[in-house]
Amino acid sequence: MCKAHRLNAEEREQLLPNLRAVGWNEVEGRDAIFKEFHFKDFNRAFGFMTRVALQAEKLDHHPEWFNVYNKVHITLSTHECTGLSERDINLASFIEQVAASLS
Ligand SMILES: C[C@H](O)[C@H](O)[C@H]1CNC2=NC(N)=NC(=O)C2=N1
Repeated sequence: MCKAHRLNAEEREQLLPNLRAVGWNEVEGRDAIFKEFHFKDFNRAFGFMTRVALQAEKLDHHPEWFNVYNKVHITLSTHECTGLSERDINLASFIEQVAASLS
């Protein structure tokens, strides 16, 4: 299987501002991005997680996440390259679309 490529400085400058603008932040001390989502209730939060889970399985790229009631915390990083790759950017974009459709 093709190894994920860790984003270089130029790619980061190009790709990260769009995600920062919608609330994704770089994690301190680790090459990863993080965002906290809030929904109306648990039903919406879990519906969101279900849609993201199905896509994660399809992409074979999985989030690290935490849920309590209507909150979902998500960290994205690529284990294979110990840092951010295009796979994280793609999954974050998908996550944004799902969240937008549920709020
Ligand atoms: C064996 C399997 O393909 C790998 O473990 C996949 C699964 N999901 C993954 N998810 C994430 N976030 N990073 C990976 O490197 C990764 N690798």
